[in-house]
Amino acid sequence: MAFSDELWDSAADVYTAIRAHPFLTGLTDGTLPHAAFGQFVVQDSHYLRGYARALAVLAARAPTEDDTTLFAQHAAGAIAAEQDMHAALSDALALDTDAPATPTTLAYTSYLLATCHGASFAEGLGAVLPCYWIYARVGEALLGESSPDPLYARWIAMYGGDEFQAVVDAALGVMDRIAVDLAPAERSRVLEHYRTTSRYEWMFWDAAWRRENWPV
Ligand SMILES: Cc1ncc(CO)c(N)n1
Ligand SMILES: Cc1ncsc1CCO
Repeated sequence: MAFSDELWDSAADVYTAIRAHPFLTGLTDGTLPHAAFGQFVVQDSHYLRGYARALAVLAARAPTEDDTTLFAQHAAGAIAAEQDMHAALSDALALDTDAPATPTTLAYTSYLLATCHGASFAEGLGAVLPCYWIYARVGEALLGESSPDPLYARWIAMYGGDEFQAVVDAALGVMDRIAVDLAPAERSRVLEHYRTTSRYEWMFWDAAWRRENWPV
């Protein structure tokens, strides 16, 4: 069994919870309030900037030239995704673009950056993988259902397409290649980071759904 299969299975319960979340069922049936989606878009701009930095750190720490190129390209891709999302959705949604990162966004990006800077390359990769992989799987699943709301259909198309699937496969390929050399203790830490950020993926949708804000 490839290590990536083990990773997927280790957080399959989290993925199931994500698919059942009212934010996602609301995207496909069109009942998600635009205010919740708008908050998600603003928070995702903050998120993608942090995520891009985390990928750039991984690029700097990567074991091979090809891996450095790959993660540097993905870092640039995350910035481009943030700008494309803004261009596609900002006119139609009254976005509060001055809103700061909420507690969940800050916690998730801080965790990614701390792990990519402070732990091993493999552990950092374990932490960033759910972002790629859960969005690709969610995008693929939602593409089949689409949405009666054209804004939501547009968002679904960004992540459900073959282009994003190829990006995800490239990152998983790096993980499977380096996993064969990992000692058991490091493998366990990779699995732990992967499960933690999978949980943050659920929390990220839930935070927009709850219209999370700083309590004081
Ligand atoms: C929170 C989050 N996770 C993953 C992705 C995929 O890029 C995203 N845009 N936002
Ligand atoms: C948007 C995004 N999410 C994970 S990687 C990436 C950039 C792909 O080029």
